[in-house]
Amino acid sequence: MKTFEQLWAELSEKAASRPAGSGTVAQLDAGVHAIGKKLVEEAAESWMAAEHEGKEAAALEISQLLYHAQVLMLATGLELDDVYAHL
Ligand SMILES: N=c1c2ncn([C@@H]3O[C@H](COP(=O)(O)OP(=O)(O)OP(=O)(O)O)[C@@H](O)[C@H]3O)c2ncn1[C@@H]1O[C@H](COP(=O)(O)O)[C@@H](O)[C@H]1O
Repeated sequence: MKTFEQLWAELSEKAASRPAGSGTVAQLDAGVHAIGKKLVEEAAESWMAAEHEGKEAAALEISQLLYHAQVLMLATGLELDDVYAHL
């Protein structure tokens, strides 16, 4: 288990060091358009899981939504505080 901030630290480090086999690095190389499509896909899956599949499935899909939101932030050059400033 990890928090949003712990995942951010992990993904930021991966984006900087670019280890072989990292799905995050592959996503970043695919670019903002591909990452955006994945984010929308995970949003739809979160909605469907919440409406039809129950809490456990919804939690899984929402975790993937948060992951892809962080990848989009990295691809855009945003920091956590840039987003937190709007909360
Ligand atoms: N939390 C996640 C995470 N959530 C979702 N995903 C990715 O999002 C995909 C969502 O899968 P779907 O269920 O939509 O299945 P899918 O459409 O068949 O997936 P793809 O074919 O598109 O990969 C997963 O296959 C992962 O590629 C994640 N990938 C990585 N992490 C964490 O990110 C960290 C860094 O990961 P790496 O960069 O891969 O080392 C690790 O701590 C991981 O646990």
